[in-house]
Amino acid sequence: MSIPPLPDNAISLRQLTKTYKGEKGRPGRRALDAVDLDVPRGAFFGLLGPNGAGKSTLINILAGLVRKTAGEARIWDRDIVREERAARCAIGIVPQELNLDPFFTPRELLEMQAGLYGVPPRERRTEEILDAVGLGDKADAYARTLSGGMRRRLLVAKAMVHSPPVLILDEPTAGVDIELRRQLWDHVRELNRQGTTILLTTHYLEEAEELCDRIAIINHGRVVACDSTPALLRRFDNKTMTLTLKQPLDALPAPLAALGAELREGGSQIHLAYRAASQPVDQILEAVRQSGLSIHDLSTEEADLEDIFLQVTRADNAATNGQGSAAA
Ligand SMILES: Nc1ncnc2c1ncn2[C@@H]1O[C@H](COP(=O)(O)OP(=O)(O)OP(=O)(O)O)[C@@H](O)[C@H]1O
Repeated sequence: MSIPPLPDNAISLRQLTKTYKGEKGRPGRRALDAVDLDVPRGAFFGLLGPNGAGKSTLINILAGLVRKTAGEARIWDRDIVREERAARCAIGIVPQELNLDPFFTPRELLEMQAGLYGVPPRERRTEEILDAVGLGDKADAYARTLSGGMRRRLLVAKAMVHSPPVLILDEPTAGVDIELRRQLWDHVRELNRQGTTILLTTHYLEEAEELCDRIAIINHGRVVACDSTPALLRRFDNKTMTLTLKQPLDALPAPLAALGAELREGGSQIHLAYRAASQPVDQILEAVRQSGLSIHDLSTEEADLEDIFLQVTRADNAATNGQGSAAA
């Protein structure tokens, strides 16, 4: 038997649409609207979006918990409907909720999960997986005696028992303290290094910026940005400069006002947003020189994912509202 070639995309969505039925004659709710999305094999992929954007719906469709209305979804090149079992075996899902049976031990939970996926006893890696998530010494403790962080790691272990090539983490660090978040990320990064494709949803944007090599932003059920993380950050190319003055000013000098600067901190700071590609720093410094200011300190800051996320979703909200009023 020949081994099938590895797919280029671990997850591939085409025109994926979900409309939840409205109750008692109310109109339905479109949670996903013709989503096209590719998660390349081997990626550490971030799926971001404000509350209600459709992230859980997307993940629940992949998990087989929600039925799509239209379009196509493939996991590891298997259609989630026509090749449901193969598609399901290709993913492990770490859910949002800490839904563990408190009366089982980590060892028992992993063994049961392996049984559910039909992993034969001789191929099970229970000890190895528990060690990998730092729960080797808790293998026989009741789940209810584990801390929140340990339970979270146990859920990651549970998702890995059938060695899926794709791991989906849905808000895995909500409410987890910084130390445990670090541990969890070290482990997930290691899985990614070893070849597991990771799809992550998180509200912690600095976490996504640090971990993900590719990011998609969804809003109102549509993909509004999708790019490699550096390209996404570059695309926006927004910087801010803060000048701290030796003497506070009453009014902004004209050359700096012309660049859109603002006076802050009772006139002791000048704040300026600029695009490095179209407005070189020497132009700004020339305006400072012309203004005859004495500068105590100067700092610049790059736009981060948080800024970009807000820009992209606000622009999309404005466009959507505009369409709404045009149609009305
Ligand atoms: N079972 C359901 N029945 C009806 N509407 C639903 C159902 N589940 C979700 N929705 C609606 O679909 C939209 C998308 O919800 P979804 O939970 O997928 O968003 P999300 O991006 O995961 O949000 P959050 O970050 O808050 O979890 C929302 O408007 C939500 O109210």
